[in-house]
Amino acid sequence: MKLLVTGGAGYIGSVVSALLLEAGHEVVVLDDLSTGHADAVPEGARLVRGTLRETAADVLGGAGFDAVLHFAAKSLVGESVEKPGLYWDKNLGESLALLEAMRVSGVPRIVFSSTAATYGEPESTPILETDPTRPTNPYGASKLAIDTTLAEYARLHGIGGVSLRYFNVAGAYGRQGERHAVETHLIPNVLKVAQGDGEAVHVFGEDYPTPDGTCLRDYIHVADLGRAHLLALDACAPGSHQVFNLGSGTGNSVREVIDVCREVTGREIPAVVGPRRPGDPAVLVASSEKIKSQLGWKPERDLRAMVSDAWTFLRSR
Ligand SMILES: NC(=O)c1ccc[n+]([C@@H]2O[C@H](COP(=O)([O-])OP(=O)(O)OC[C@H]3O[C@@H](n4cnc5c(N)ncnc54)[C@H](O)[C@@H]3O)[C@@H](O)[C@H]2O)c1
Ligand SMILES: O=c1ccn([C@@H]2O[C@H](COP(=O)(O)OP(=O)(O)O[C@H]3O[C@H](CO)[C@H](O)[C@H](O)[C@H]3O)[C@@H](O)[C@H]2O)c(=O)[nH]1
Repeated sequence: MKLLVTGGAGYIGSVVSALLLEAGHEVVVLDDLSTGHADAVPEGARLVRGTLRETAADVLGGAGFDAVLHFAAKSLVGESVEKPGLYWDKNLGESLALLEAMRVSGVPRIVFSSTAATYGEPESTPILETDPTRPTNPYGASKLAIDTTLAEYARLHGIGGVSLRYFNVAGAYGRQGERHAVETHLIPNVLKVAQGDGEAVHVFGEDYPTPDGTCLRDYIHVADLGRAHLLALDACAPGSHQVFNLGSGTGNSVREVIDVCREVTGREIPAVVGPRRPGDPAVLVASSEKIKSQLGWKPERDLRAMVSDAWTFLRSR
């Protein structure tokens, strides 16, 4: 297939681009390099630099694309609370420009990076796709609005859409890995301390109602997540919008993650406990039964593999 990958110079988009190329697809990356890196785009993919709003119509117009994989977004929860307008504009606004360009040029399918943040504080665990969606920040709200828009474009314009709701993505795949200038995610931050960048890991609260008092999250290896995109691409059906959670189905605490990082790196990794980070739910664990039963996906790599691959990637840089 001829595929457009928006955000393909970023962490997850670059991994998925590499997997798509390995599977024999033609890949064009559209990225404004606001948080991505030109050298993260895998060899064999063509990079077009620009925003979706300014560039998508030109890139898609008359070019015979079979599908779009849409990763481009702003995704810092804290920043979204400070600048909600920016998140509605860059996430919903730019996605609308992309969808309009798809409609006009007749691109029939889209796979979209949605998020666990669309659910907000869960009522029960593990989270099902049918559970209430009550996002607690503008990042999650803007992503949920894109899911809704995809359902409308499926119903009214026939574009087949799949929204994949990622939980906590981690690990690396070959030369593609996580290198955000502003890094909020736990595993890369712990590994930076292991590398000597920073004195200690900050544990955001240990008074949660969990076995060791720290938050439980559902970590998924970026390569397992990537494979799900190839299945989702095949599952896109004209006129339908489908939603699938993507997690490993198990919760690991912040303390457990730090312990695995210590084992993998062989470094001491000091940790200091501080206050809770506002807006963090105690437990976020996905039920991924729907994608397992309907698309035949299953995760193959555990937390240790995620940490080990992220560590190898960090040390290669
Ligand atoms: N990393 C996670 O744990 C996680 C969890 C849930 C959902 N997601 C979603 O997955 C997607 C990818 O996340 P990531 O961690 O790889 O982020 P990232 O910041 O590494 O990648 C995003 C890419 O999109 C580009 N971009 C942003 N806005 C753009 C625009 N308007 N036009 C063109 N390019 C633009 C950036 O330059 C960057 O290369 C995002 O949509 C994010 O919301 C990520
Ligand atoms: O330095 C750190 C960083 C994180 N944490 C803790 O580690 C856990 C994981 O935090 P991350 O920032 O790595 O991930 P989140 O669970 O906050 O965020 C993930 O889930 C969100 C949905 O709620 C979004 O989808 C987001 O993109 C995705 O990475 C949280 O309990 C957090 O409080 C720390 O203790 N110290």
